[in-house]
Amino acid sequence: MANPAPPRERTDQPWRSEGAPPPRKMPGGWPGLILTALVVYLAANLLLSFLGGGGGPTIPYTEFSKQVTNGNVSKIYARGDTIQGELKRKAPLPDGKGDYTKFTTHRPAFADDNLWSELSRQNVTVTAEPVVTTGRGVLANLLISLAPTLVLVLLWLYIARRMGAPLGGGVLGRKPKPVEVEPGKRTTFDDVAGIEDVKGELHDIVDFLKNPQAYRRMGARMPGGVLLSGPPGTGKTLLARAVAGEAGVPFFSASASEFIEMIVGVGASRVRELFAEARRVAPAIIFIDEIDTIGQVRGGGAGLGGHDEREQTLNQILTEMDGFSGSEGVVVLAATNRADVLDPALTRPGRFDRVVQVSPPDRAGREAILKIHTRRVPLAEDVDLAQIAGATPGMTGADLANLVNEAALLAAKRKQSAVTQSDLFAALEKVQLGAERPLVMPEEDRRRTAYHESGHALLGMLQPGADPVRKVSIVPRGRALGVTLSTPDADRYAYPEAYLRGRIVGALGGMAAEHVVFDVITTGSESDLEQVTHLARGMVGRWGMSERVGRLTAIPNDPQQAYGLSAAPATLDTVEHEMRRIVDECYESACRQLRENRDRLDALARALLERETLDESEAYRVAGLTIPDESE
Ligand SMILES: Nc1ncnc2c1ncn2[C@@H]1O[C@H](COP(=O)(O)OP(=O)(O)OP(=O)(O)O)[C@@H](O)[C@H]1O
Ligand SMILES: [Zn+2]
Repeated sequence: MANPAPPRERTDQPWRSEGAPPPRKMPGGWPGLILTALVVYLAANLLLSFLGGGGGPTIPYTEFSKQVTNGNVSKIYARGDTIQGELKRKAPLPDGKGDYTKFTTHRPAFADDNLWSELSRQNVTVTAEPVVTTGRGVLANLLISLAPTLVLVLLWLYIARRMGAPLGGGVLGRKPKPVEVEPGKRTTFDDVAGIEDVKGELHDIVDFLKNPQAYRRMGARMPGGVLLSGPPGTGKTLLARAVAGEAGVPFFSASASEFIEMIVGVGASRVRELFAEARRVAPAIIFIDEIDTIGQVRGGGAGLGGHDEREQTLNQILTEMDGFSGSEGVVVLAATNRADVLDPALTRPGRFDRVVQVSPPDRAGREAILKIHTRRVPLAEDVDLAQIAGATPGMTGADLANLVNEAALLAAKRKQSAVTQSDLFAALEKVQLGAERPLVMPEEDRRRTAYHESGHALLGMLQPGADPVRKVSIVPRGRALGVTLSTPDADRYAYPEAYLRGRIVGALGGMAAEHVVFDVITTGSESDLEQVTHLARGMVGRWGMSERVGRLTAIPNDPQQAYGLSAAPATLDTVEHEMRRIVDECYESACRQLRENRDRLDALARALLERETLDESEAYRVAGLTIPDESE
């Protein structure tokens, strides 16, 4: 089953912004903030000095001295070298441009007069308060005393605005706005291809959003959240938008990384607003992209925004979702390409309790996606999209959209009237060369994967009494490729020993096929072996299926409850030995059956390389076997 998919990296995808405005980033970060604070501060000071400039005209110190000597000064206020004051009688300004009673002057540092004794001799009032002048009114004084607060408030306003901006709303006033979509341009399921099963899973959500009353009447609780999990570019965002489009409800979109800002508490409050607004206009969809940036297991590595902020934001999302009564009509869709690192708290019932795998498309899916993206592109007669689909295994929807765009650019540059097949192939070459990761799985790997999966499938079909094979695929799915075997549920069924052996043989089928056909062992069988080990350990240590270990619990089901059940070291040795014996026997059997049925194995692998996915009936037909009758 489980060849790990080649690691996929996030790449910057220019086509990502289709439809929705790209997330706005805070320009400048801290430097910008400090700069603005400075500007605000200076502006405030300027304002104050303007308002405070009413201390009368500034006069030369000599003029002031003259008035003092004349005994014409009634009161002054001094601070440092600046003196403000009021005359008893109006006096002409030295430059002759009118009269003045109030004035400001600056005492030169070198002034060598007996100013203070002279002033007191003349009974001039020296006040501790600035002289209240008509120019500097009550307002100015108020401003002076409030200046520090004012600066802080302005700064806060600024931060709030910035933090609020990416959502189209903010901490202050402005509400988060849904992405407006014109009715004609709505994204629908017709714009999504190659992931039909996923569309099916989302269909009842569309239904619910269209008609929440009907569900409410039945007392039905809808899932509050659906987690879309899959590699980048497989259309998760597109799907979320299509669900909103199909249901005709407002679509709120946010990227989790936008919540994480430097200031603790802002993310949580933005989440609160987002949900409040969505509830107000419900039914509605909230889409949270990159949920893994805040939804990683708590206590994990600290991100840029710091721990607390990430945790608070996540907690706020969880709280909001817990608050869903289930019939409000707000559905949260979240996307991640790292479902494996998510905090289990996220997937608890009532939260993101539905996880939908979004995989890269298979060959038929790729052709359908190419059709969608060439709808508005004039195509030449010779274009064969099926052929392009065949040449692009491993590419995602986003890769294919990019491919079509490149081909169109090429055709335009060559001044053609339509895009030709050779444009498409040239674009493919260009896209492949420019890509950081290999877009298309190397042929060698595909062949090995095809045999690996065929091995699982064929042995699954050959084991008497085994579960029928439902689907074989070499399209990467999550971290694995292909057919899935489930572990036995000992609580619900009693499984006979032969069945368990069959399961082990099937699980070893991938490795055995690679061994038989290529004579190599790859890392692709890790999770197969985990499953084999789990089964064998249960058979020997828990279910009494080994004569040598006997009918006792040598290995408790739950290692936490080992007390009173821990076996002697000698017994554990025997368990290990018996596990090996069983697995070795099964491996022998797997290899033997594959050699005996080599033609069937080859046929399956060929069909997989050609079609990438085989359903139940196709798989049995290709292998020349009949589907077991399930009613037995
Ligand atoms: N299944 C698909 N059908 C049609 N177009 C697709 C499909 N998948 C992806 N695309 C195209 O690729 C674009 C990008 O896809 P989208 O942003 O939805 O991917 P994603 O899975 O959300 O990726 P990421 O993880 O990078 O956010 C879409 O706008 C669309 O043009
Ligand atoms: Zn496998």
